Amino acid sequence: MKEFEDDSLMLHTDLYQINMLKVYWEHGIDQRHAVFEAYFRKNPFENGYAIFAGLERIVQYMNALKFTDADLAYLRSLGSYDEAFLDYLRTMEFTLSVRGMREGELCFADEPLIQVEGPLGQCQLVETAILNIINYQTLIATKASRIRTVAGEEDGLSEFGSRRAQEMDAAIWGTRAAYIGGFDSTSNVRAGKLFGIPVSGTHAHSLIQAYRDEYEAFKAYAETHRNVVFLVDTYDTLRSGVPTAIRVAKEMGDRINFVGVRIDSGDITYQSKRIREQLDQAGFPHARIIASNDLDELTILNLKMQGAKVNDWGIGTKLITAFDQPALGAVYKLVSIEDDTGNLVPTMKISSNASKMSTPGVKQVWRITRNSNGKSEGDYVAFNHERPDLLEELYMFHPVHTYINKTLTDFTARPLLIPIYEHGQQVYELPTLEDVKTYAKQNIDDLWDEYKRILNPEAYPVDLSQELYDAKMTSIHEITAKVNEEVKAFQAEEAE
Ligand SMILES: Nc1ncnc2c1ncn2[C@@H]1O[C@H](COP(=O)(O)OP(=O)(O)OP(=O)(O)O)[C@@H](O)[C@H]1O
Ligand SMILES: O=P(O)(O)OC[C@H]1O[C@H](OP(=O)(O)OP(=O)(O)O)[C@H](O)[C@@H]1O
Ligand SMILES: O=C(O)c1cccnc1
Repeated sequence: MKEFEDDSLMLHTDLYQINMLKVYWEHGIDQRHAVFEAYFRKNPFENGYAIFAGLERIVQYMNALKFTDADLAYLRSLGSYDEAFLDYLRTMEFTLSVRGMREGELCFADEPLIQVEGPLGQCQLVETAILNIINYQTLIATKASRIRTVAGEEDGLSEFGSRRAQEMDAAIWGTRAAYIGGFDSTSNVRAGKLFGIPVSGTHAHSLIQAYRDEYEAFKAYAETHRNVVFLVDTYDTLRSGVPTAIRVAKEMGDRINFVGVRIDSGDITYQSKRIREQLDQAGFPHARIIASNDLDELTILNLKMQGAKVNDWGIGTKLITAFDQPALGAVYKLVSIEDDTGNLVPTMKISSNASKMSTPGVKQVWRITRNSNGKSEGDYVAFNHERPDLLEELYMFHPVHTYINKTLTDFTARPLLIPIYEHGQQVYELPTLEDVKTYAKQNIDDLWDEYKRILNPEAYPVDLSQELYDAKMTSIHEITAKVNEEVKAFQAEEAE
């Protein structure tokens, strides 16, 4: 790897962003006012919701935005940028305004999570990193939440995935996202240091292999630690591992806190039931049984259904890599752009694939809750200037099947996009990680159970305001008519 004098993230962007910036700059439209919004099109894991995560990293990234000398030297070496353009990059001051959801907010398909506003060229440059961050962290927080749903409130959940994560950044930020989504601790010590996540750990099979004797290994561990979990499946879990753990725990008595035993192979249900009996009979009814080995929410659900006696779950690969759905697929689309006369006009992308059609205009997402029970009734996506919170009555309808509708009276509308940056200045103070975690839990508690089941959840309503819906339909008709005109003119020209 080449050494540079800085570790700038400025070039953590796709080349095409810089190339578009060059076009805008040379044609004098780089300063045009633009608004982009990031959203995903399908809830991950077919879950009923997702948990928004990534804002802290976005703030870290935005606060460091600056083309460094090393960045410029590298761009110069590519040979496609002249000195005038490089000079323009050197002096670029970021003046973007950003609105976004709080971390730990529940979010759903087809609603903006982050909105970036400011000079067109700048908006373009930050797309890649913003998507990179939220696509991963939101995915992992959601996966963790699914695992928490099946584990229930009582079971302990520890994140074990660093060795299997897609590299170091993923391990660190993934475990933070997992913590937001409902995990209790991580095995990654650096994540503990950086974020204050509780760290926890047992030991590996190598400890027993190193001593070449289970008793010697357990004893040695117990003599050097106060809190002790023995890994009991190296040789023969029920005939050797657990009896040896019990023997050492009895010998050590009060000198250790015998937390429990971990199993990492074989039939977890069968073994955990037998282990529970052995521990209880030996006088350790409070000793815990920890299970690991390629677990995810479906395996845990099955194990629980079979009556497994597991108290804590250690989960690595399938959580940290979002094994069953490795990408969230969030996109970043231009929704408004200043025209030649200086007006900000809504813009959209149309497509024969309805899910790829964006919704034009600068928007706000409102979470609608019924006052009588505090439960979420759906999200209401409206133009920024609309104020559903001031209405006595709110008419909500499905954005495709418009005959599905309801009118609410006694409701609260809460805006989900809050100011993070105003003209380049950070105006949002990041909450502590504990607050984010608590916030996520509170949001999940406020959701009807029907949206929370991990299989075939009800579809949570994400509706458009009447005004937004009408504007979207008008835009589709106008764009289609314009394209048809152009095609006709082109065909006529060809025919001549
Ligand atoms: N009772 C059970 N019901 C359903 N799945 C289980 C049960 N017990 C364990 N599993 C899961 O089955 C998968 C395979 O377990 P298996 O027993 O083959 O692993 P193993 O023998 O330990 O293999 P390895 O040592 O290579 O990990 C794991 O994901 C494990 O979590
Ligand atoms: O199974 P995961 O959910 O990814 O959890 C992490 C795994 O890491 C450790 O195993 P190790 O690296 O020794 O590999 P092995 O157990 O597969 O042999 C641990 O014993 C878990 O099995
Ligand atoms: O502490 C453990 O038991 C642990 C940590 C990482 C991976 N597997 C297990």
